[in-house]
Amino acid sequence: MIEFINVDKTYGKSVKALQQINLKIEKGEFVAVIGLSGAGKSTLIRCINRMHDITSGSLVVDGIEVGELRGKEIRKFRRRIGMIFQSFHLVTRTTVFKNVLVSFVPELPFWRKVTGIFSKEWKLKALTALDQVGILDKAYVRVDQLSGGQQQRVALARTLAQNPDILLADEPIASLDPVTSKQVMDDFKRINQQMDISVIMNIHHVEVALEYAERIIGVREGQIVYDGPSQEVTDEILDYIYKGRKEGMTAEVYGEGAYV
Ligand SMILES: Nc1ncnc2c1ncn2[C@@H]1O[C@H](COP(=O)(O)OP(=O)(O)OP(=O)(O)O)[C@@H](O)[C@H]1O
Repeated sequence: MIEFINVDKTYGKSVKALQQINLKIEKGEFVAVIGLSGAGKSTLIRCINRMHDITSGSLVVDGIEVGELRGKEIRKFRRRIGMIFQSFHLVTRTTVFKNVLVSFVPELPFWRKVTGIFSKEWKLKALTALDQVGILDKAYVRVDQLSGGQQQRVALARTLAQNPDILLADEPIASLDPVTSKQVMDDFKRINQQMDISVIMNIHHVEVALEYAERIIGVREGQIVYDGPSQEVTDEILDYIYKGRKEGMTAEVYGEGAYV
């Protein structure tokens, strides 16, 4: 479980990116974080794996107080949390297979790191991960010969090979066309349901968020202004998340999950 308790994040002295965030995400949930550009979505996601430090409050992931981790502990903790970005962060001039194998390097004994020799077990893990995202047939193709969607699937396979409990995705389909986006979102859904991996995704495409995520978190100016099931998100709620509060609106108007 991921739990934010009264979390604030301030950049520098005055940029209040997150304010009084209280949030619980259970194992296996598929959550989409939506809101205007600059609302704090990336910051919210990146605090979970300690890419950003919170300024105050408490952030606990599966019983671990994230802010108290030091050095090696942070690296170990991050291995359980996969991160997918808009840009795929791959080594494009080498094969798909090698890109997935590289994810094991931090876990290898020193001599294997130096020699670059991977055991049969690691190779099998890498191939299994490629199979899980449907690109096993591309294992020996160079990454720069793949489409954007296929590259995102390689990134996903690389993360899956680590057996994560949580997948954080920061705008994973922002640079993909609608057809490819759907394939990648289908991968996320399958991984979430079949492997019971929690998915927390920051996404600009509201209609895609509503279709795939079971829970929507609406962020505005660093605060959670909606938290509830996707089926209950109405145009009014979206207006509220994206434009701001209208005079006279109350929690009743916005439904059960609303934080107003
Ligand atoms: N490293 C940083 N240093 C200073 N300010 C930052 C930093 N990262 C983000 N901010 C500021 O924090 C606020 C929240 O930014 P964040 O990137 O979390 O928003 P976002 O909702 O993810 O936006 P977008 O959809 O454009 O990615 C913004 O005002 C942004 O300018």
